Amino acid sequence: MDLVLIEALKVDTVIGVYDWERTLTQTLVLDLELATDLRPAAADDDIAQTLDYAAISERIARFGAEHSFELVETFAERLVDALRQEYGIAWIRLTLRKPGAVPAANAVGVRIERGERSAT
Ligand SMILES: Nc1nc2c(c(=O)[nH]1)N=C([C@H](O)[C@@H](O)CO)CN2
Repeated sequence: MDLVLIEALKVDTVIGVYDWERTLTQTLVLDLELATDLRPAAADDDIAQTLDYAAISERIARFGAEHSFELVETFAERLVDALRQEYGIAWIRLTLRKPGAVPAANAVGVRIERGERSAT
């Protein structure tokens, strides 16, 4: 299975369950693995035949600006839903970290995988 990678993408958003968190923007850090067949794009050297990691990174930044969830779970699930629908991605693994949320930890967060992994 081929993958397009986006690592340590910083996304600003309003997120959190506590009252003080509803009044400010925090930065989440995302790692994404996006399954796609890279061979057609490589054969034709054509960005239109692959997942454009720059365009997807911009879409994720817009998603963060447009939403204000309480839970990181909700952010992760809704984002992956949107990306799968808009880009027709068969399988995604998203790791989302919320640095600073637990001072004793480097980061806390969630990891989800959605869709079917192809054998190739
Ligand atoms: N499983 C989760 N636990 C917690 C979350 C969350 O989104 N998912 N959020 C919080 C608070 O918002 C915290 O991040 C503030 O520091 C607590 N636990």
